[in-house]
Amino acid sequence: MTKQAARPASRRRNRTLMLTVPLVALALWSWGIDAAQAAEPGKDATAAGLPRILVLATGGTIAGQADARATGAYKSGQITGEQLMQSVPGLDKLAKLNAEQISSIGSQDMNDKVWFALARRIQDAFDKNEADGILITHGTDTLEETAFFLDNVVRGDKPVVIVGSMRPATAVSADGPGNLYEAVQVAADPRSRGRGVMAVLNDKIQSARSITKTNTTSIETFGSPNDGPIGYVDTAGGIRFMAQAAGFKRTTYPLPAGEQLPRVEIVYSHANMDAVPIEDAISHGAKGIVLAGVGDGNTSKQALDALEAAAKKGIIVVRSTRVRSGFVTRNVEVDDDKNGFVVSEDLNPQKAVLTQLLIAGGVTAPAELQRAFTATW
Ligand SMILES: NC(=O)CC[C@H](N)C(=O)O
Repeated sequence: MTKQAARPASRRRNRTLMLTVPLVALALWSWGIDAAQAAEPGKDATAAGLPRILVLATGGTIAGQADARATGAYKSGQITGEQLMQSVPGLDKLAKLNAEQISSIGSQDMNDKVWFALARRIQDAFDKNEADGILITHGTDTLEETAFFLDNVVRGDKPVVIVGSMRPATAVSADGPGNLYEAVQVAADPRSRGRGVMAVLNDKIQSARSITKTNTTSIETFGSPNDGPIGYVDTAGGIRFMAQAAGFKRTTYPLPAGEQLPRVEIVYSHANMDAVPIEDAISHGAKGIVLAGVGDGNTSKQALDALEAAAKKGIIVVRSTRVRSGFVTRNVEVDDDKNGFVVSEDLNPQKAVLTQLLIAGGVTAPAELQRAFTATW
């Protein structure tokens, strides 16, 4: 969890980095000229001086390097946050950047340990007034989950922005540098305050609650299916927040003691579904089960019976959906009141799993849990 942790393990890897970083810088050079010219110095900075942005690097494709054989293969998390910042010309005109390495992983390996380290570092930086905004560099696979976790635990109204890229730093037309530039613009801008955790990729500013990855490889992957982006950003026009995007009512929960959240399993529903995955979750000690249901959070009769039995044992059951957009509504085809179930409203299963925070906080009564899910409207 320190800068040392990200240091290349061998000298050979060190040499690769030494060779690659200048190459990355060179590859970004032509883009940099445009960016530096488009950015009016001070345009997005406070009058009193440049805002202080703490950059917390976790890895991901944005810090990835291509396989030397140019097969399309690459490794996430090879470049440090500091090297990333240095490789994008013009950032120093937007903000005073200070980078720290929290982890160097592909976000498919994201875990409680990194989440807690991020949350604690951000809160500390805000409480001690060490930063005016936070920028987190992250892989895109679970970017939405980290964004939503932090949205639920970080207190204060200073901007927290999360950024990633779909192409590694060494790719032709890498999208990382542009995304980084725009993310710093947003993190450094006073108009970004009070909007919760935001993700900035591909010219769009999207809220942690709404954003989801919608395409496996395209750079146009992140969307907010229910409500769209809260704003747009580009190097020429700057930031435009949409007037109607007032932001969600945000509730923050205390970070639980220890380094682990309670076990909550996501169970995916489908045709011919039986009770086995639910029984498995129960036998492995799940404290909660999130159903990635069909349609409006539905599932088969056998699965439903198993969920009802789970709820009777005190396991929290949250009905979400495998469908990409829409809401899950109480008591439509399932009697949630009778069964003691909760519905996830607009939260997809991977976000509804943050029932973990509520369970850890001792919130276990279905009515109270339901209020936490609907509190945002
Ligand atoms: N484009 C990406 O960032 C995906 C790479 C990797 N799987 C990650 O999430 O970190």
